[in-house]
Amino acid sequence: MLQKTSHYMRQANLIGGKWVQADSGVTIDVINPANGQKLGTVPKSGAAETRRAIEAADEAFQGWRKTSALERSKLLRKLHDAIMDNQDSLAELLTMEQGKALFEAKGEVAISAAYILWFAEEGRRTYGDVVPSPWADRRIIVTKQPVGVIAAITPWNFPSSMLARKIGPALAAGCTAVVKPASQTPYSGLAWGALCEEVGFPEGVVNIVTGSAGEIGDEICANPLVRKLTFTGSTEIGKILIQKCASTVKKVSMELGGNAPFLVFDDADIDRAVEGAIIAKYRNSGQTCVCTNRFFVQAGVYDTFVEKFAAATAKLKVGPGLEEGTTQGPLIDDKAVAKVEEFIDDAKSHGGKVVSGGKRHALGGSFFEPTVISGATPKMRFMKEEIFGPVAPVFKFDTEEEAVRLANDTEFGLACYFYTGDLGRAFRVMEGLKYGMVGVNEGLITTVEAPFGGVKESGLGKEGGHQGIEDYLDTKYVCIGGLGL
Ligand SMILES: NC(=O)C1=CN([C@@H]2O[C@H](COP(=O)(O)OP(=O)(O)OC[C@H]3O[C@@H](n4cnc5c(N)ncnc54)[C@H](O)[C@@H]3O)[C@@H](O)[C@H]2O)C=CC1
Ligand SMILES: O=C(O)[C@H](O)CS(=O)(=O)O
Repeated sequence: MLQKTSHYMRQANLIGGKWVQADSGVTIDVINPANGQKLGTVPKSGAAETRRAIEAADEAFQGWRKTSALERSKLLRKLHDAIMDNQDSLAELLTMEQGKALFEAKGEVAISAAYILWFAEEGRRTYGDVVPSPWADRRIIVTKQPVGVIAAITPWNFPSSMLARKIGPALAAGCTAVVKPASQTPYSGLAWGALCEEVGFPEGVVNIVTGSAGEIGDEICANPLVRKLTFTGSTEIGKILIQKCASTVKKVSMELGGNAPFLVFDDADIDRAVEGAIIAKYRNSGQTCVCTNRFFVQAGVYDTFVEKFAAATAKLKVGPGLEEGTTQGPLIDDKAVAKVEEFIDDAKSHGGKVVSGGKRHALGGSFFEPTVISGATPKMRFMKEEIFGPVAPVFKFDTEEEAVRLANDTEFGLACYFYTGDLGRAFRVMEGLKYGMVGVNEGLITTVEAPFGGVKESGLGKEGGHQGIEDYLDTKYVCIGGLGL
């Protein structure tokens, strides 16, 4: 059981300002991936609880929509301050349920607060238009209004920051929310409910339900009171949700899977490229949607890059996230470990060579050695499938055209990275890569000021940046006559 973090740990759902259990009384165990121990439980809620949460959000929306942007901004600023005042305990809670190294969890809590602060201000700039009327006796204005009740479904890999970049713009725009966190990592999301309650958000503005993903999701998609669904998770589930939202024509924003390429050209700064490769590959033990999935290195620097990258990989420290010095926490569960082993076996069967790591860590459980594989070929599963684990296949290429073609050979289009010292090449490659986000000589590019999101089957819409609030607003055209002008 958590000690320091118990103040914001909630083993209940938040519906209409009340902390409640599931109607059935059934609960789900929450497991610490570092040691397999039970941290606690959360309710196994379903359709009925979700319906009540949506109705509570709709009732709250009637008042919340009438607050001023400044009032909402002040409350969001208080939420930001409360998060930062409790950064350490919220980070511990996050590491205990998700496994990531504590320094990464602290960083996730910090960027979560930063998203809230960003949208506290963006909500005051949802400008409309006054349009020159074609009629002398009428006036035209265009206004932005909150879409209403939104639903947010979040993944286990970033249980705090994925929620922040959804409810931040939603609340700032004047919407109310029903949140379903991932069952593996519910406590970070539920803690947000406790924080919102503490800083004074009205009852029902934020509602959080945990439990049967399918039942909760079906109610969210079918209920006409929900006007927008924002989802972060796999492309497979995203496609199902898009289809189900069609029945009530909801707005949808989707942050889905990735298959990030990382290109290193002969003219790159190799040491800088290796530094970028480490963070782009092994952040959250490779469990991020923007982690590099495929390294493509030009022939002239291939051996040097592989040698340096493998040496840097071997220095990473695998261990429990709360342990001092840990850089690589455990994978989320045994299923994730088994999938990583399948990828490595497939690579070996196609002639790949393990040059660092390659097997379960001596710590056991879901700890895995960060792994570099040379001699990667397009026949390997890495080419098309998202690894979502600490495995780095390194492919070789000869020409710039070949590198861009290989990088684009995927149905995904979330993030990509490349290293070069040539400015012309930088523009040619940046413009040729079919991705929503590009890191040029950088391996970590996520920030609240920039629009995060993918193209193709990596998703729809943007989160963060000034673009991130648009999806929570309806544009209304008003024509005013009878003015006696
Ligand atoms: N583009 C992005 O920002 C991100 C993408 N992902 C992708 O998601 C995958 C791993 O994350 P997971 O959480 O395992 O993905 P997942 O898609 O299995 O689950 C994501 C969320 O959806 C919920 N869910 C699952 N089935 C559902 C259904 N039928 N109806 C409603 N909700 C449902 C889960 O409970 C969880 O809360 C990877 O493919 C990864 O790339 C994960 C995080 C961020
Ligand atoms: O869920 C994810 O993988 C995040 O979107 C990655 S990031 O926002 O922390 O870069």
